[in-house]
Amino acid sequence: MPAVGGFDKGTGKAYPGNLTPYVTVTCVVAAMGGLIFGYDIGISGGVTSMAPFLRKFFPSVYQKEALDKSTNQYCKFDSETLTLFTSSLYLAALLSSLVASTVTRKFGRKLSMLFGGLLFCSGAIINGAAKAVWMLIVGRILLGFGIGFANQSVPLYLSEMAPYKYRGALNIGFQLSITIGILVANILNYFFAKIKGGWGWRLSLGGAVVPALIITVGSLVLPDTPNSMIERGQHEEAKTKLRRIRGVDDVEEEFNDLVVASEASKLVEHPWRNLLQRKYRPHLTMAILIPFFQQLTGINVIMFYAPVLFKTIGFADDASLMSAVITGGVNVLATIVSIYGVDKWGRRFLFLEGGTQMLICQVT
Ligand SMILES: OC[C@H]1O[C@](O)(CO)[C@@H](O)[C@@H]1O
Repeated sequence: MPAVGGFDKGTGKAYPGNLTPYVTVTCVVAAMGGLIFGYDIGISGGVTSMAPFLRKFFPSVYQKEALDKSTNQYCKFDSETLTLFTSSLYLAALLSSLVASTVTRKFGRKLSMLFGGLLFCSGAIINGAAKAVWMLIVGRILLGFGIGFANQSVPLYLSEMAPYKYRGALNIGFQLSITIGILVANILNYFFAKIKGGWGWRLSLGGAVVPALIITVGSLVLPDTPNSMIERGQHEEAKTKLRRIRGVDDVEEEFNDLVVASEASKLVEHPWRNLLQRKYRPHLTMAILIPFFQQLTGINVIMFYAPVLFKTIGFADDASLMSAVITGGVNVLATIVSIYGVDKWGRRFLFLEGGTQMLICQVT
């Protein structure tokens, strides 16, 4: 698959290493990190379009919905608390990612993943057992805090654990699992909405506990990465770990390079000021603007609110949940196509193609 072949593009070296059980478990845990992020993005829209959920927590929205049967649903979902339930996830994630980067660097990736897992578990349980709106919002905020920690630590953990030749593939796998998480959430909402007693929303919201438990247990049993150990001065332990993770004895070259890189990064006195130097400007611009515009396309309006959006244009409950499944399916497919094409056609082509397609769709 992707970019990296068997080489570190920076040094041109090919370090030996296999897909050991350690690495495989790492992939599973990392996949759960992406899955739960996607799941939390995709689950709330479907839940807020379920009548029993609205009747219980947002009776005024439900009243507007139930009384006015015209196809024009516009403004019926106009409730700040309802919107807060959905968007508190991202707001909390934004705040916690600021703390999470320091925790990940100073105390290791494992601890950060463990925090993420525990926050996910408590958020999912509180949401699934919710009896009042405050529980919904507190649960969502905890999930958001979990995302902040997991999204910092999991991709980093993954790239540090992966053997060089699998690094790119595994990293892209994180984004793929985000999209799979969104799709799974949409599919579960579709089926849980059919549960007769009207408590299907509890399963939808509480379902996040499954990947959350896997991350929590995974972060307890998995080792810290050699990079992180070296960063914290544990050189001998790091070398022994590296041998076990790579499944080969000959790790000298990779180990030495890791130490050199760690020493070099410690010598950097003003990392933030350096970043502003002229020579780094193109990198900095790309690093900020690409994710900024990727999010500014409004993709998460669709991912968060797809079922509600479809409802407001007149779709019935079932059809709007199914439409969200289709949207989620297309998202997964497009991600698979780009994983396939990222080396074949190049990044530039994908950017141009994606941008043009989005422009055309937004205008029409
Ligand atoms: O696939 C779309 C999803 O991917 C992300 O952009 C994360 O990289 C999410 O914000 C979005 O919901």
